[in-house]
Amino acid sequence: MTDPRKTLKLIANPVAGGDARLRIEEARKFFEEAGYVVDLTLTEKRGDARLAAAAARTGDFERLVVAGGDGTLNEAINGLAPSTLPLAFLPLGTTNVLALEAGIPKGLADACRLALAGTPTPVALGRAGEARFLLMAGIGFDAEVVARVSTTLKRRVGKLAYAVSALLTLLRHPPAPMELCLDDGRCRTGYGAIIGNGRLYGGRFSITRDASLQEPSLDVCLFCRPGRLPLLRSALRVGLGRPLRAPDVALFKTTALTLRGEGVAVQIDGDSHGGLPMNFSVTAGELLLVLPPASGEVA
Ligand SMILES: Nc1ncnc2c1ncn2[C@@H]1O[C@H](COP(=O)(O)OP(=O)(O)OP(=O)(O)O)[C@@H](O)[C@H]1O
Repeated sequence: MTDPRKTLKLIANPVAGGDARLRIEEARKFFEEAGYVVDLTLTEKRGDARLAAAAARTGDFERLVVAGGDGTLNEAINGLAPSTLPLAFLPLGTTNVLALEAGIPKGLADACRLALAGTPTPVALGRAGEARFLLMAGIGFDAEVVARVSTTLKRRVGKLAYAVSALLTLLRHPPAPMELCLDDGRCRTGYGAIIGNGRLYGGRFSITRDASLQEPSLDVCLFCRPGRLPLLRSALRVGLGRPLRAPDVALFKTTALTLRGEGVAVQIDGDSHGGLPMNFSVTAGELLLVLPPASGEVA
C-alpha cells in the first residue's frame, strides 16, 4: 500500500560549509514532524546532486529541497531543469549568495518553514555552454580565483580563502584578454567579465546591480582595461559597495553572447566550469524556485 502522506526529496551535502550533518538531520526531523515522508540523498562527491535531482524528476514528490552551498544547488538545477517540480533551498554553504539574493533565511527552522510554505516562482536560468547557472558566470580573473581557492583553507576560514586566492592570482599574472561578441556581430575586447542572472556576487557584493532572477536577460559587466590596477580599482569599489563605471567597465543587458580567449577560465555559481570559447544565453521559466511569498527578491 502506498503511503498517503506527502513526500519530499531532500538532497544534501554533508560537508557544505565545513560540516552540515547535524543541520541536515535537524531539517529531516523538521519535515517529518510537519507530516512529510523524506527521501534523503546525502552527496558523497561532485556530481551526486545532479544525478539525484535528475532522478527526482520522475518521482512523486511535492518539493525537491536542496541543502548545501550554491555549488550543490547549481548541480541540482542542472539535473532538474527544465521542470515544474518546485525546488526549495536550505543554505548551508560558505557564501550562500542565493539565500541573500532571494531572501531565504539563514536560520535552519525558518528556511525549512519557507521550503514548505514559500511560493514556487518561475525564474530564468543562464546557460554557459551546455550547463545552466542561476546566479552568475565569471570569466577570467574571477574564475581563476575560484579554481585556485584552497578547499582546506575554505573549510577553516570561510570566505577569507577567496581573498587569499584573489591576491595570489593577481600576483601571478595580469588579467588575460578576451573577445566578447553579441548576436548582432558587434565585438569588443575585455580583460574579464561577470555575467549576472542575479544581482549579488560573492556574498552581499553587487556587480550586476540591475539583474533579476525572474527577468529573462543577462546583465554583463565587461572589464575593459588591461593590467592589474584597473582590476584592483574595480574590486575596491565593489568591496565598498560602490557601482562600477565606464571606462573601467562596460555594463549592459543581453540575452546571448559569445566569449573567446586563449586559456581563459570560466566559473558558474562559484564552481569551475572549463574555459573559453563559450556561448552564454538565458531561458525564461525553466525552474520553479520556492521563494518568500509575494516578495520574490529582496530589495
Ligand atoms: N559530499 C561531498 N564531498 C565533496 N564535495 C562535494 C560533496 N557534495 C557536493 N560536493 C561538491 O562540492 C562543491 C561545493 O559544495 P557546496 O556548494 O555544497 O558547499 P560549500 O563549498 O561549502 O559552499 P559554497 O558553494 O557556498 O562555497 C559543489 O560543487 C559540489 O559539487
